[in-house]
Amino acid sequence: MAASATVKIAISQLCSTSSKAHNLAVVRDLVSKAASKGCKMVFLPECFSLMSTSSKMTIEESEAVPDGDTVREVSSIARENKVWISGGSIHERADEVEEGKVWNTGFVVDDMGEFRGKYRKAHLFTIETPSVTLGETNTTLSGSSLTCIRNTPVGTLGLSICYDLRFPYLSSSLRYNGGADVIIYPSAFTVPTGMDHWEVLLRARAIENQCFVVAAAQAGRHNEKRSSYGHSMCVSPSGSVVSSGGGYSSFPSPPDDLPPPLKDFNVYADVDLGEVRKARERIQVEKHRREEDLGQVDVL
Ligand SMILES: O=C(O)CNC(=O)[C@H](CS)NC(=O)CCC(=O)C(=O)O
Repeated sequence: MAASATVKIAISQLCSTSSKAHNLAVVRDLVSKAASKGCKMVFLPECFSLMSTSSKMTIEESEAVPDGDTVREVSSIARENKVWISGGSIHERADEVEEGKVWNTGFVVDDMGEFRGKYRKAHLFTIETPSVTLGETNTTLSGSSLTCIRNTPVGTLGLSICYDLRFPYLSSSLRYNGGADVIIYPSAFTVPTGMDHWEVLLRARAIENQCFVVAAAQAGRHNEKRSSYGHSMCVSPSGSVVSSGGGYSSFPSPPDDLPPPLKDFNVYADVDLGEVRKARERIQVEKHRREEDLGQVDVL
């Protein structure tokens, strides 16, 4: 059995704006801080390079992955700082499939700046309530396959994005079909749904899959129309919150009373894959799974 070794990671909590240049400068600064503290990998949130203010902007600013400027810039940052980077997500141009549409795509680059793979968000978020209205399907296409990346500094990394968090069988595929040790949920959760569900869902995904869960989150007010919940988190395979970035904890009278944007910062955590092994030895759910779990139901 491999000796356990602790790897330091950074989870960047951002309040991204509609300026790519600004957002990428923030990322560059936070990655260099993380590297100087000995981190081997940095995790960025969903839409780290751009929180658009309109569907038009989302489409116009979309890029190729891996051949676009943002992946290129993140690769240079990774190479210069000798750290792996999980690029939570950016808008990937999907014109070849449907004119004027994008995918919401996460990617990973290694510490030499090499592109290691990508994942297109499968579940698209649409909500209409008195306090929040969002329609991701207006601009975005669903991805149609899942991705794990092997041999990262934190073992096998299972990729997913934000709203995917609500679909537990996706995370189970990452673990059982992909061998994930760590599952990521780069996010831009809304404040009210984050308050109700964020932590409990992240902890549930960690517990049921006996994986670390790493969730880099957008936090604060991005523009007049959009705020995110924050509370970036690393959860251990036994379900304890090992570190948390904080964020909004109350939602008085939305959205005008929200406090100003939180500053961009890193949350640090130690990932010891020995804990994955221990959690799996202690409660042997892999062995106890049954075909019926995802099978037919007698409805009587
Ligand atoms: O594409 C962009 O510009 C940014 N994307 C997002 O912010 C996405 C889709 S609108 N947000 C979520 O999935 C929030 C999910 C959520 O809040 C929940 O599940 O409760």
